[in-house]
Amino acid sequence: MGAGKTTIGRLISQSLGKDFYDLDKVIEDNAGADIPWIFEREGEDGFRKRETQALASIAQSDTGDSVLATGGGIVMREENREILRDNALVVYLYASIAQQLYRTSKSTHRPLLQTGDPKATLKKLFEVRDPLYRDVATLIIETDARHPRSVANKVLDAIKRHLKEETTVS
Ligand SMILES: Nc1ncnc2c1ncn2[C@@H]1O[C@H](COP(=O)(O)OP(=O)(O)OP(=O)(O)O)[C@@H](O)[C@H]1O
Ligand SMILES: O=C(O)C1=C[C@@H](O)[C@@H](O)[C@H](O)C1
Ligand SMILES: [Mg+2]
Repeated sequence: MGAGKTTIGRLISQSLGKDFYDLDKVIEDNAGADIPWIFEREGEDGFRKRETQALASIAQSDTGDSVLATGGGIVMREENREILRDNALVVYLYASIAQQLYRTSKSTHRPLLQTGDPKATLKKLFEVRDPLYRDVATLIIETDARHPRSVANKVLDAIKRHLKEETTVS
C-alpha cells in the first residue's frame, strides 16, 4: 500500500497509449460499493473473493495490451499469482515502510491500515508479502525519494530493456 501502483500505473498507460485498469476501482464498480464498505460487510475474505474474480475476468477478456494496477494484497492467493505470472509482465514497485506510512497517512480508504499502529501493520504485511512480490515480479523498481514521473520513466526504461533482452536471447 502506498507504493504508487495506481499513480505510476496510470502514468505508464498514458505514455504507452494503452488502456488502464485499477483493480480496486474495478472491484468497487462491480460491487457498486467502496472498499471500506466491502470490508465492513463481507470481511477481508469477501474482498479477496471479489479481487480474484475481477483479476480472472480481466485476464480472460483483455487483449494483453493494457496496464493493470492491482491492490497490494493481490499476491496473497496462489491463484492470483498464477494468473499474474501467466498473463503479465509484472512490476514490483518497492517502497520502504517509512515511505508507505507517509504516503498512506492522509487517506482513510485502506481498511487494513485503520489500526492503532499502521506502521506495525505495514511491517507485518511487508514481511509476508515481499517474498511473494519477488516471486511473481518480472522487474523490481525502487520508488523511494523519487517523483512519480521519474518512477514511471524508470519503469518504462526497465520494460524496454527487458523486452530488448528477451528479443536478443530468443
Ligand atoms: N514516487 C512517489 N513519490 C511521492 N508520492 C507518491 C509516489 N508514488 C505515489 N505517491 C503518492 O502516494 C499516495 C499513494 O499512492 P497510490 O494510491 O498510487 O498507491 P498504491 O500502491 O496504489 O496503494 P494501494 O495498494 O492502496 O492501492 C498518493 O497520494 C500518491 O500521490
Ligand atoms: O494491501 C492490501 O491488502 C490492500 C490494498 C488496497 O489496494 C486495497 O486492495 C485493499 O485496501 C487491500
Ligand atoms: Mg492503488
